[in-house]
Order: sequence, then structure tokens, then C-alpha cells
Amino acid sequence: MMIFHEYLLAQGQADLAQILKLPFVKGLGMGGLTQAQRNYYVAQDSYYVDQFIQLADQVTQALPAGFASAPNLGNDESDAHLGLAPSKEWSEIPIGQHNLAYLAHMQQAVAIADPVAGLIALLPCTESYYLIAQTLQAQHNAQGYQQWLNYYCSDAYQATVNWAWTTLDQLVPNYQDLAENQLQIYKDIYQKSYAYETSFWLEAGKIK
Ligand SMILES: Cc1ncc(CN)c(N)n1
Repeated sequence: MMIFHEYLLAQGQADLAQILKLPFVKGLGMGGLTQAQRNYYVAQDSYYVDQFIQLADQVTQALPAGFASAPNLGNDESDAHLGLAPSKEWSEIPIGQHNLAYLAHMQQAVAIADPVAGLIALLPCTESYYLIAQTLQAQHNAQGYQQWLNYYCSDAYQATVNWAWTTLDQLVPNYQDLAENQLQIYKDIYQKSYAYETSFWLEAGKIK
């Protein structure tokens, strides 16, 4: 019998498989991303992570009493960004609509008076990088952007992912007992975040 985060992960498998085939993501594992692509990604992601930290803070504050707070939640992931060796022009790159739309989606879910909805909206962000980095590391044996890969394979990052999974499983110990429409709402929020993860990688890959 699956637990809640495993059920959700099964709903994200197709998106994750698609993400792993995208040129920018392959480039993270194999090397060869252009300076402009890396600058664009770092520009988008620095903004994104900054906003994400605030949303994650709101979600953890809304958790019922007794829940452990998340490890490394305030980390701006700049060590991972440095692994892509951005040049100083990155700071002048405008924030993309896909990025703003993703953040707006998470904001909406976090605003629902239900920390489960908020956590689910944030989960693809947290878990997918860990899963992507593990896969790339195993596939390519250190040919790519090693500092980026190491960051998301690290014990510290894994601890954040485990916290998110465990917290969700504790909040929803029997997802099979949820009303059908409630489960559908959670699934939609989760899959929408995965769709935005996909467009985040796609947009970076479009830069030449
Ligand atoms: C868009 C995005 N998604 C996920 C992560 C990893 N926390 C990130 N830095 N940026």
C-alpha cells in the first residue's frame, strides 16, 4: 500500500521522465550548456528561490503544532547557481512570464487555509531537483556541472526532501480516505507545479 507522497510521486512520474529528456537538463549532466543559457537559468532561479523561501516559510508556519520545522529552508541555493559559472550579465536578465506564473500558482495554493495544499504545490520543486540530480549523477559519472549536481545530491538537500515527504505523510496518513474531489484538487495542484517545472527547463533550453 502506497503512502501519500508515493501516491503523488506516481502522478508526477511522466513529467519527471519528460524533464530528464529536455536538452537543458541533459546538459546539466553532460556539460556543454552555453554561457547565455546558464545566465538565463541563474537569473530565473535566483528570483524563484527567493520567492520560494517566503512561500515555504508561510506553509511551515501554518502547520499544526508539533510538526518539526524544515531543515535548510532558508537556503538560497546560490552555491548550486555558482556551479553553473554565471557571468555578471545574469543580474540584468528580466524575469520570465513562465517563472511568474509558476510563483503565482504556488502563491494561490499557499493562500488556501490548508497547509497540505501549500506543501503539495511546493513539493515538485523540492523533490524533483533531488531526483533529477541523482539520476544525472548516476548516468553521466561527473561529466557535467558537478557543483550543481553535488548540491542537489547532498545530505543537506536530501534532508529537506525527506522532511517534505514525511510531513505530508503525517498530515495525510490515509489518503485513500480523502473525498474523491479533495484528492483530485491535491493532484491537480501537484501536477500543475510539475508542468511549471517542465516549462522552467524548457525556457532555459530555448536560449542559444
Ligand atoms: C524552478 C526550481 N525548481 C526547483 C528548485 C530546487 N529547489 C529550484 N531551485 N528551482
